[in-house]
Amino acid sequence: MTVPPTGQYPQQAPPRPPGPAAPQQFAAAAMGLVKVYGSGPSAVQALGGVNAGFPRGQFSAIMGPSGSGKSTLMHCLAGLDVATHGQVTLGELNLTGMPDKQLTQVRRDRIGFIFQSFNLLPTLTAEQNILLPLELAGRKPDPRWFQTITQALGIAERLRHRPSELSGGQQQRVAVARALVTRPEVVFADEPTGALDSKSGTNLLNFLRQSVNQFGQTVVMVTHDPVAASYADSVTLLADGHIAGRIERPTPDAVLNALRGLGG
Ligand SMILES: Nc1ncnc2c1ncn2[C@@H]1O[C@H](COP(=O)(O)OP(=O)(O)OP(=O)(O)O)[C@@H](O)[C@H]1O
Repeated sequence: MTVPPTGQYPQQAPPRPPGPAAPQQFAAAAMGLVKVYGSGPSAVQALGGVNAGFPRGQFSAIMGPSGSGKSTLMHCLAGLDVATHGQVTLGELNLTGMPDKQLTQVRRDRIGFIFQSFNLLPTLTAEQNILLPLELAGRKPDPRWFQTITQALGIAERLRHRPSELSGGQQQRVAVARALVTRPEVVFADEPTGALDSKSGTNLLNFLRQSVNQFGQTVVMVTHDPVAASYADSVTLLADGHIAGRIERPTPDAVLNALRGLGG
């Protein structure tokens, strides 16, 4: 896997809430999760019995070498893919065996997504993109919450622009606002800084941290970048489809050393 040069982001300790963590409930959890792609001789086991919990109100990162199963784990947790065996829970809800229609509803109403490639609709304005998940769910926006997140993200002045009229960093901030507008139980972010320059990446990570500290949001992020991971409260390490460790209050160096130990 490619580890970005250290120093890509300012090496400052990201602010985390002080003190010991309160007794946790998991916002999302995997129990004995097995995922096999294909069948017969060409079958690939992407997850080999993963047990992992992602605490509510915390920022969690998932890391590991390329092909270790990070995206597969996130997709199963987020109800975008179905595991071969094992269970996935979202809060109190068991996603295992849930019919497709209900799963779609859960994703729409209870989960926010941020992708590396922004995934904004080009014909809609920033505001229309942000409000789309609410519109699809037939829910009314909360104007105060909309104002809070668009101001905190620094895009309040850009809401009438289309994605092509925004910088990459601004487009990703619109995507983050879209992920937060429904006040989801969990935001899943897949390499959210992967397509951003270092300043936009730092801004985005600071905002994700702020959304956890100030708004009580739960964020689960897949990343290759040890500095990005150091903004999280904990890092879950994967190797060959298995849990290979966990780092609490990670620093970039601790993450880098752990990845080197995994051959990453
Ligand atoms: N749709 C698929 N069909 C077959 N094999 C797949 C499929 N998706 C993933 N895999 C395989 O499953 C394993 C885990 O893939 P996954 O994408 O979850 O890893 P990853 O850790 O996210 O990798 P990367 O860091 O390169 O994105 C890999 O061996 C991959 O080739």
